Amino acid sequence: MLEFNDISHAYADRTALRDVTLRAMPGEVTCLIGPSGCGKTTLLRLAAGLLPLQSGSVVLDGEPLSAPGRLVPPEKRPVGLVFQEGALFPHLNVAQNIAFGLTGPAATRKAMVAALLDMIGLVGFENRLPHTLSGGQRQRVALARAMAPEPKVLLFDEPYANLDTQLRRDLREQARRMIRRTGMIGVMVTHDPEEVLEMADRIAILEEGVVQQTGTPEDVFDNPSTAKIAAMFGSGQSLKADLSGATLTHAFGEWPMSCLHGDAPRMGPVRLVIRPDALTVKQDMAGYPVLDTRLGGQKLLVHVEAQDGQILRVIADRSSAVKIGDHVRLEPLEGSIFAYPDGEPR
Ligand SMILES: Nc1ncnc2c1ncn2[C@@H]1O[C@H](COP(=O)(O)OP(=O)(O)OP(=O)(O)O)[C@@H](O)[C@H]1O
Repeated sequence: MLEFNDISHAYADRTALRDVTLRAMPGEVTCLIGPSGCGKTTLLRLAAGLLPLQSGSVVLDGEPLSAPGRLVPPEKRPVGLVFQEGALFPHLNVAQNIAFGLTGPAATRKAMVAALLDMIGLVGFENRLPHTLSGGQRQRVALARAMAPEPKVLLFDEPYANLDTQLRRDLREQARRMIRRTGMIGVMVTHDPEEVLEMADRIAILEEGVVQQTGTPEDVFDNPSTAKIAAMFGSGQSLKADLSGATLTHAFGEWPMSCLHGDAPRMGPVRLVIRPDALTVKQDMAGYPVLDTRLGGQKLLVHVEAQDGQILRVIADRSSAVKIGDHVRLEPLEGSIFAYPDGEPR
């Protein structure tokens, strides 16, 4: 297990992390997600030993890796790193790049390189130099190189940001399988919620250096603890409303309180977070105009505008035949809308 205990970190006068405590388990991928500048990379660099620790500790399987005044140097840590650029040695071929961190007899090293080439689907590419590979191939070699010394911990910093969707998906699945099979501890930094849902066994959401929520993808998706987190996953849309009696009043009319997920907030102004699949669309001449419709696989994504100009995106069946210019009423599904006390920024 990799433990981050009470970690705080500041650059000059700027606090990057504040009392961060997290656990990452073997055979799992723990994803750190949050907006730009929230401290994700700083946490990864502390785990890698690329930054001296100021306060708290990083502990691997009970052994401290970093504590104030104590730093196991990066090369002595059983930690592999995969970064966005891949950063291969340009003058070494694929096999030499993968073998770079390996020690032991030549035959063992050769067998390890062959197994990793097979894993990343690049058998036959051993003698190619990095500049003759595509971006995705380079990234796969970088993954193999990081895994070759069989580190206990594998750290990923937005490794797939530059790749196309299909390749990204393949590489994520490959990395997940390897981590599960070998029992490595995977920690991945990203700001892409979709990537998190595809990759993570456990999620930690950071905001301004503070952990806002941790949990499985299901915990975070089903019970987001703040409006921002609710909006981050599942394309949530924010709408101000007023809760009085058993009714929510807002720019798209009135909904019964039974549409709310979990405990209702106090009466008065609330912030709703609405996912496109939480509403149904009903044709209604007295309703709200449809501004646009987009095809989303088997479904239709319908953009509906309120009188004040706010727009909600709603998923409808294609058979509903909703089209631009129609007027519709939006009806929420029971227990599907998140509500938070208003006052939190959008
Ligand atoms: N070497 C540095 N010197 C001064 N400030 C830094 C340094 N590195 C990072 N910071 C600041 O610390 C904060 C956290 O940075 P960090 O790189 O950890 O964020 P991040 O969540 O990884 O961001 P991004 O998603 O944009 O990569 C930011 O405000 C950043 O400007």
